This record gives sequence, structure tokens and C-alpha cells, in this order.
Amino acid sequence: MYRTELGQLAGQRFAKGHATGNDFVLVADPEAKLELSPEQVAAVCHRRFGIGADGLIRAVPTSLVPGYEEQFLDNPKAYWFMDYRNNDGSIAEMCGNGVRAFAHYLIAEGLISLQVGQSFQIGSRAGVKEITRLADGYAVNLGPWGLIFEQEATERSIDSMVKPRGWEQALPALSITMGNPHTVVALPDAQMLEELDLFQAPEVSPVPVNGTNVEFVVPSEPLIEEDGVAQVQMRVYERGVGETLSCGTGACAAAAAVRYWARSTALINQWAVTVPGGVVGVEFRSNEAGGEDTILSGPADLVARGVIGTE
Ligand SMILES: N[C@@H](CCC[C@H](N)C(=O)O)C(=O)O
Repeated sequence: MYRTELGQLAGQRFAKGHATGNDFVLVADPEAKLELSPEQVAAVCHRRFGIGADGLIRAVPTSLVPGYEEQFLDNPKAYWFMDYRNNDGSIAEMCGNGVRAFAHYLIAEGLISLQVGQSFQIGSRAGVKEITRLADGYAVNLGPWGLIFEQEATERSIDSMVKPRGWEQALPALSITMGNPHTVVALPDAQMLEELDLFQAPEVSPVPVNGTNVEFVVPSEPLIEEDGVAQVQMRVYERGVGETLSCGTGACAAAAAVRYWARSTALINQWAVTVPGGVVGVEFRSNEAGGEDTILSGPADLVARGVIGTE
């Protein structure tokens, strides 16, 4: 059933990669010849009938992406565009772990060269992002975070309710955009986080206009460790996927929400977010425009190469 739906992806060379267990199929499309349907992407990402992945990432020159070429004209440095698709074939604006895997893939495929300490830029549906190669991974500047329901959030510090499956009661939450939408819920302790049923989507009300990813977080007690880094544990139910082992933009949203809730006590800038697939770093840094950027850091790996489909 799924093989007949692979379309132009059949015969395409791919790499399989992950960033803290958030896994991706990556393909290069240097001449922008691939037209991907949601069904084809879902078939490749299927865990039983396909290669299996949380998402598919297509590397395509920014200048060849309809609707985006003009946006990037004044930024010739962002040569490659990250065309990100979720496991179900839906399009997402941004993927923080995906960006790190994307950078690693571009280097491994010889599509860019980047030494430790050097930076480069990519295009994405959430704009231009700068990525820096670290000794043990990558850091990406995802830009400013924002409140989705600004007025409600400013007045009450929460703006929505989330009911996990099997729970009688809904919990207060805060919806944050990192380019893509997130709704963050705090749980009282780590055991509740561990026992949470994330086989089905939690109920969110109100749902942001384009849907949302839901992050359940438990801030550590005390929040800041001796090294000055605030610690948070997180599990996530991703839009277009289900539960994943990690979500980079989700980790940024989680840190931003906990920081927002704690703003009366401290403005903490360094965060470590522990997810089932590892740990990612989040830094809030003042930018030249007088705002605040969000920097996500963590590892990325490639685990396989191959050809999609069989002949
Ligand atoms: N796992 C990603 C986010 C991927 C997109 C998300 N499912 C959405 O639909 O917004 C990350 O690491 O940020």
C-alpha cells in the first residue's frame, strides 16, 4: 500500500539522523525537483511500512523555494532551505532538533563545510536561522519567542487549559510560539510526568489557530543548580507526530514558560531541559534589536544512509 505512494521519493538517496532521539529522514533536492505529497512523506516516515521517522527534511536551495525566494533575496548567505514535514506529512514552520540534524547532514553530504566555532545560515518557513557548530553538536538561534494569546497570558500568566488523557481535571497552561506553536503545562512532580499517558493527544482549550505541540514540564527544586543553570524535565506530544523523545522548539517553549511564570523571582538565562532522548540547552540572549533571542543547543547524529524504495 505505502510503496505505491512514494512517488518521486522512490529511488531517492536518503540519510537517517536524529537529535536527542527526535529522528528524521533527510533528502537532498539541489535542483528542487521533488514535489512531495503528505501521503508520500507519511509513507516514508511510517514506523512499520516505511523507514520510520518523526519527520522528513528536504534540503533545497532557498532560491528555488516558491514563495520564499524573494524573502531570502537580501540574504544570499542562507543558501539551503530546510523543508520540514511531520511524520503525518503535515508541514511545520520550524523544528529545533531538525535544524541540528539538517546542519549535520549538510556537512556529512559535503553540501557545506563548517568547522567547529563557525556559523552559517539556513532558510526556513520561520525565517533565516543561524547555526553554529560546537565541539559536541550545534547551537541554533531560533530568534525571539512569543506569547500566542498575549493579552490573556499577560493578565493571568496562563492562557489555556490542557487535559491529559485519563485525567478528570484540566491543568492551566501557557501557549508560546517559537515560529511553531506550543502549549506548556507544569506538573507537580516527576512521577506524574513519567506516568502520563501520551499515546493520545491531550485536550487543549483554546487550541492555537494552527494547532499546537503540548509540553508537560516539571521544573527542578530548587530551579537553579549551583552552576547557575535552571533544570526542567519535559515530555512532549507533537502536532503531526505523537509523543517524541525530544522536541527542540518545545524545550525552548518549556524554558520560556517556566521562566515567564518565575519572572517575579529571577530572570534566568541558562536552561537545561531533560527529555526522554537526552538533554538540550536553552539560552535567552539579548539581541541588537532590543529583544531577546532563544538559542537551542545539543547533539545531532546520522545513523544510516540508503535509497528510498526498492526496484
Ligand atoms: N520536533 C521538532 C518540532 C517539529 C514540528 C512540530 N511537530 C510541529 O508541528 O510544530 C523540534 O525539535 O522542534
